[in-house]
This record gives sequence, C-alpha cells and structure tokens, in this order.
Amino acid sequence: MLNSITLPSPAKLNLFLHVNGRLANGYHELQTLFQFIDYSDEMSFAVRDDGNVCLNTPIDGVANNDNLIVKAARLLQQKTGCQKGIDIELVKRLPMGGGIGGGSSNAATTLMACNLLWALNLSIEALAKIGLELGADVPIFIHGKATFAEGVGEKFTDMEPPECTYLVIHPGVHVGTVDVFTHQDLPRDTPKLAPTDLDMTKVGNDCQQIVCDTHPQVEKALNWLVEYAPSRMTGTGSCVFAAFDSASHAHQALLRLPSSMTGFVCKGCNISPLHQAIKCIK
Ligand SMILES: C[C@](O)(CO)[C@H](O)COP(=O)(O)OP(=O)(O)OC[C@H]1O[C@@H](n2ccc(N)nc2=O)[C@H](O)[C@@H]1O
Ligand SMILES: Nc1ncnc2c1ncn2[C@@H]1O[C@H](COP(=O)(O)OP(=O)(O)OP(=O)(O)O)[C@@H](O)[C@H]1O
Repeated sequence: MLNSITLPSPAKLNLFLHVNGRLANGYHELQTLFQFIDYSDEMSFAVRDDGNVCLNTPIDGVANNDNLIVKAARLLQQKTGCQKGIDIELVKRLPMGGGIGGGSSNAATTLMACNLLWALNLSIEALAKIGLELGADVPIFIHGKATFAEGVGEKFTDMEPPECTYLVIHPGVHVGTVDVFTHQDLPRDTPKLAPTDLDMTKVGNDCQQIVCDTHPQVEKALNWLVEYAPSRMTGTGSCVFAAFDSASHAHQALLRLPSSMTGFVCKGCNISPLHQAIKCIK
C-alpha cells in the first residue's frame, strides 16, 4: 500500500484566451487553449492516521487555511468521509499571480495525490468536478491533457498544439484575476469559435490590453520579448511568453533579460507532467 509520494505540480499557459460573455453569477464564459509546461512546483505527501491536513511548508503571505492545497485536501475528506489525514511539503518555484495557474495546479496535485494515498479510487471526472469548487483552473490540471476549454473553463475538447520551447517572462508584478474580470473596459463579446475552426494566427488574449494599461511592466515585457518572437500574455497575467525555435536561442535571450524581470525556459507538454509521473507509479 502506497504511503507517501512526491509529484510535480506543473504550470499551464493559455495559448490564447477569449472572453465571450458574462454569466449571471459574474463569472465569464471563456474560450482558451491550455497547454502544460515542464516547469513545476514539487509536492510531497505522506498519509497521517489522525485525520489532520498539515501543510508543513507554509507560503509567505498565504494563511494555511486559505491555501488551496489545504482547502483541496479538506474538501476531499468532506466529499468522501475519508478519516485519513496528510502531511504535505511544497517546494514553490512557480511565480504567484502570474497567470500560470500555480495555486490551481497545487490544488489539483493534492486531489490526485490524496485520491491515490487514501485509496479513494475516484475517477478523473469526479475529481475534476470537486476541483471546480476550488477554482475555474483546477479541472484542467486534473484532466491533464492539452485542451480547448469553454464554459468557465471546464468543458474540454482535447488538442495537440506543437510542444514548443517557450521563454516565459515574469514582469515582476502581480495581477489580480478578480481585478481583470471586474474591469469595466474588459472586452466581453468575442464571438465563439468552433474548436475545429481554431486558427492560432487569428486569436489573442482579450485580457492583455487592459492589463498593459494598468500594469506598464507587462507591456514592457511583451515589447522586450517581441524583438525575438511573437509575444503574448497568459491568463490574466502577469506572465508573458513566446515560442522559440530552440532551447539555446531561448536561453540566449534569457541572458539579456532586463534586471526588473525574471524568466525561465520550458517546453510545452500535451500530457501534464503530473499525469506522466503518476503513470510511472501505477
Ligand atoms: C483566467 C484563467 O486563468 C484562464 O485560465 C482562469 O479562468 C482563472 O481561473 P482561477 O484563477 O482558477 O479563477 P477562480 O479562482 O475560479 O476565480 C477568480 C475570479 O476570477 C473571475 N473569473 C474566473 C473565471 C471565469 N471563467 N470567469 C471569471 O469571472 C471571478 O471574478 C472569480 O472570482
Ligand atoms: N498553493 C498556492 N499557491 C499559490 N497561490 C496560492 C496558493 N493557495 C492560495 N493561493 C493564493 O492564490 C493567489 C493566486 O496565485 P496563483 O499562483 O494561482 O495565480 P495565477 O497563476 O495568476 O492563477 P490563475 O492563472 O489560476 O489565475 C495567490 O496570490 C495566493 O494568495
């Protein structure tokens, strides 16, 4: 019986992001193409018999009770009546508030790990449904395949975009997702596409302009990156990315990055590194 496990908690990119409308509950209908990247937090889990959920590596500025990791484990206990607990250690590498989904990914990795260690045998679909209660981006990390997502981000049509080498830049600012979605100037009427009609040369990120207007550092990062390759923001920012023809060209560009920004080179993955790791265990 498996008692402990260490797993990656990868980031995602929104290769495009359209806002199609606003629902009565204030959430937005979106269309987006999600791809995972091989740049991850690392999470270790060990079963406890006393029922407690213990995150032993707190994140500065995030109370453990508000941490999506603790919330995910407790929600799973509540949904299943499971009496077991869990010790969790987190090595944080993903920039927070960067639009690469770190918190959502941590929640998804926690749900997947506890499902295994507590021998709950919930399906991916059941875990994704529980995950949606924690955030719109959690289901995709449980789904684990690059996908064209619709609805609030939970209806999936899987796709296989090229697994490019990306340079991802964090412009050094945090962008609040709520601030973007409540901004009066956010365009909310992009016509819906059929997934089969997706043409990557004709799509963009509907949140990008208002984030550039409110956070000039994001615009600066986009303008720096576009000297090398077409650049785009992921999610509601603040990270921006561009595809490079080789890892060495991406690393050469990274060496010239202005000191106000940080960045990393990674590769797109159409199967999440989390799912690749779990497959190796099973
Ligand atoms: C923009 C994306 O990153 C694209 O991948 C996600 O849709 C955001 O997902 P997330 O961070 O998991 O978002 P949540 O934690 O569920 O929601 C944060 C806030 O964003 C807004 N929100 C989020 C998702 C959505 N489809 N419509 C929204 O209007 C809501 O104001 C919500 O209160
Ligand atoms: N485990 C966690 N990791 C990171 N942030 C967390 C976590 N738990 C709660 N949070 C809160 O969530 C906020 C957003 O963090 P996150 O890194 O998920 O942003 P993001 O990449 O912009 O997310 P998204 O793309 O889903 O909007 C943080 O500022 C923090 O307050």
